[in-house]
Amino acid sequence: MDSFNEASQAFLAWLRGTGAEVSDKIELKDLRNLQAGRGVVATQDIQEDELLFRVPRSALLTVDNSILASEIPKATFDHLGPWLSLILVMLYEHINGATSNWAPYFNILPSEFNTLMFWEDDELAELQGSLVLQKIGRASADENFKKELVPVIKEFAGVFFSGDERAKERAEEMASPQNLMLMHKMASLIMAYAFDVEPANSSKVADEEGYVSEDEDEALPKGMVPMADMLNADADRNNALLFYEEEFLSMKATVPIKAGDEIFNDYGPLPRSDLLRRYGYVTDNYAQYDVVEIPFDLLTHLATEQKIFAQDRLEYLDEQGVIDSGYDICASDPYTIQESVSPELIVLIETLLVPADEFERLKRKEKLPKPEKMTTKAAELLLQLVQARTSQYATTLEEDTRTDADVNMEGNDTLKERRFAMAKAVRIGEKVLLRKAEHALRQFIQDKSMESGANKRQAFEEEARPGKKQRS
Ligand SMILES: C[S@@+](CC[C@H](N)C(=O)[O-])C[C@H]1O[C@@H](n2cnc3c(N)ncnc32)[C@H](O)[C@@H]1O
Repeated sequence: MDSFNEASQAFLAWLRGTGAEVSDKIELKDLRNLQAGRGVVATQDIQEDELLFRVPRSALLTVDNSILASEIPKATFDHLGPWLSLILVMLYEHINGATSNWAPYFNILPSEFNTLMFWEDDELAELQGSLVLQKIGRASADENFKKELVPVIKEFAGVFFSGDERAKERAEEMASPQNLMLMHKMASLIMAYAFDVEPANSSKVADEEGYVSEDEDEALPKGMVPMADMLNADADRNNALLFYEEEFLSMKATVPIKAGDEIFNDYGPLPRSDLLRRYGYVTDNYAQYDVVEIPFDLLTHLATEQKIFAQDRLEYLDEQGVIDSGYDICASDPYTIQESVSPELIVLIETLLVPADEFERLKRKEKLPKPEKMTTKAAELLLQLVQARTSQYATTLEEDTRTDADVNMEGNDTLKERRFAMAKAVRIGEKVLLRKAEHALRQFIQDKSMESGANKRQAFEEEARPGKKQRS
């Protein structure tokens, strides 16, 4: 057995020792040949609702379960909030190494990541044009770690580096680039592996699919759930779901699963750009969730150029909740502008275009133009906006698709080649959406022009009909 599988077996033995139950119909499998790390695979047919494994709440790596929670005042954790608190706890457990209660679990968690936070500059350059680059936030995370986490570690140096006479110096060293990188790694683990853990006595009501509403979700504490986080995901191929019970968290099959099939969790309907940012991989199955954003700034830039920029109108739109930093264009099937283009973007464009007296009327009545009644003028401006957005990419769709863009999951490519290919897949996804919007808008403008031509002809023919007074 190689060390990878030895670590898997040691982890499973540790997991059972915590009181967890694991069905003998599943295995933790080495999927490195598919560039997917470990994954859970069915070894026998599994029925719908069957229990795959259950993990006692006491085995979760959470703030409350860590010894650190009894060593540091609760107010400190309250001040840090759930995200930074869990990073702190994970750092503490990581620093404790083999003596941590979760050591065999840490041994199977990755220490290298493919998420965008860890890409080299030349790899990130391949995503030029995609607004996902603005969401990585490495500098602000560094600041946050230095401002919030390092002072806590310094204050409780004796707890963090208990028994080490260099405790104080080691705490000082936590602001070093190497230790900030360790904090990024803990943060990345949380981003890609942690669950929002519903408390045992939760009064929150999950809907029939097990989801709680977004607001409630935000308030839930984050926790690492050993084994549940070994499930990979592939868009709508999910076939298992985690249930929050009083003593245990239980992973159950949501559909019958055949022997040999991989067991997938649901990471949500993420566009490939966000999947890459948070999880460091993409598959074609996520293409259906792709989005491309039109930045608000691009619209104001174009509006200024066309001399339709109007601060009072933007202020009114802001009051009405229409102003945002960007507006999404997504896929729809069959493709329609109404389904794919953010209605707020159409409202925004229409409001900038309406004549002054019409704007005053709308404002008086606290109304907005109706996005489903898009005018030709708005479609023309939207088309220009889509073209301007398309030109923000360094390459064209044709250039991107000319060469083989497939993300090779067979593992023959180097890491850099795979990252380049994944970036290309993201770019293509976004450009395809822009291209579809462009085609639909051109068609809309053409249809409208034919419609108005036909109307004019009809009016003329009616005028010319016998019995009607002839034009002189
Ligand atoms: C929650 S973990 C799943 C377990 C992980 N495979 C491991 O070995 O630790 C999420 C990570 O698994 C990988 N992953 C999940 N689904 C994948 C898929 N369909 N293809 C490739 N990698 C995947 C990504 O690296 C992702 O960040």
